Amino acid sequence: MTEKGKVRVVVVGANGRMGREVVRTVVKDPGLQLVGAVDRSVEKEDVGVVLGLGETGVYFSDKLGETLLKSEADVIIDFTTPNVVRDNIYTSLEYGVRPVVGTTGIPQEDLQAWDRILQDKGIGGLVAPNFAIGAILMMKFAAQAARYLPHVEIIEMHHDQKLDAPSGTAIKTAEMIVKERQRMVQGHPDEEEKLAGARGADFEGMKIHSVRLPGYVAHQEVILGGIGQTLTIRHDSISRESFMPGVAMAAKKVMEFTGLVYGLENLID
Ligand SMILES: NC(=O)C1=CN([C@@H]2O[C@H](COP(=O)(O)OP(=O)(O)OC[C@H]3O[C@@H](n4cnc5c(N)ncnc54)[C@H](O)[C@@H]3O)[C@@H](O)[C@H]2O)C=CC1
Ligand SMILES: O=C(O)C1=N[C@H](C(=O)O)C[C@H](O)C1
Repeated sequence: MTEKGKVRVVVVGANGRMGREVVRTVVKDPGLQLVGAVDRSVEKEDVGVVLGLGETGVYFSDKLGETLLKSEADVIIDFTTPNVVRDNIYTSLEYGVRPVVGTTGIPQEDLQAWDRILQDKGIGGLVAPNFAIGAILMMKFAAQAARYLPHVEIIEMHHDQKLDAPSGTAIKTAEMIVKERQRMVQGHPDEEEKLAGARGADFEGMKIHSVRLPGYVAHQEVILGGIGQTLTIRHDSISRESFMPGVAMAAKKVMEFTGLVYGLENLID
């Protein structure tokens, strides 16, 4: 049964590190209603019971299409893996359900294709590589600073179970920075890597370094260098709760626009 005035949400990847946090958030939020939970790792159990929230009447399923059909969802919130998110989005679009996507590692061509479909259907969708407000500010400050200090390196640090590198946040940061500075060569033009990868990944002349260690959640430093000085802008997510206000806001705001928005900063400006 759906409750009037609430956005009806299906969480995809609902038994993952992020998905479980999202389920807790949706269940608590008076503007949202949990109507489905999809994950391949758990079968037909009450999602609330599995998460220690008490009975919710919503049962885990591994079939997204079937869940969307039964639940009459407004929105899916997807935190799965880079190799399955694409199929999930196409399934949600097929059923006319708005995607709110936190899963990273999505190529730009997919974003453009989804935007066209969302425009045709007259509904909204959001892909946000990072939902933490502090991370959004870190990216914006870094882009602003790069206008004056264009030599930039990005170091991102994550838990060692992360599948994609560099992180979606690091790529988004680099994309925002290159809008503010010219393509340029950084470091010595004749520099040589004595061990492959020593200088990190290259994004239009900017280097990105990925650290994976137990103990980390999600962290990033953007280091900008100038003559006789460096500026370091750092953000730390010390728990996955940091992402939740952004996720809840996105699930509501996605009801209000048409087409694909890429980046949470575009919903809060
Ligand atoms: N945008 C943001 O603010 C954030 C994004 N992320 C991203 O979210 C994604 C998920 O991260 P975690 O929760 O740490 O990963 P995780 O591995 O803990 O969770 C992924 C879940 O997806 C499920 N899954 C995999 N394939 C599936 C399928 N075909 N159908 C249904 N469920 C499936 C898995 O069983 C697992 O429970 C990653 O891409 C990560 O980079 C993570 C944190 C914040
Ligand atoms: O996998 C994670 O944990 C995170 N992934 C996102 C990313 O790739 O940027 C967001 C955050 O950094 C946590």
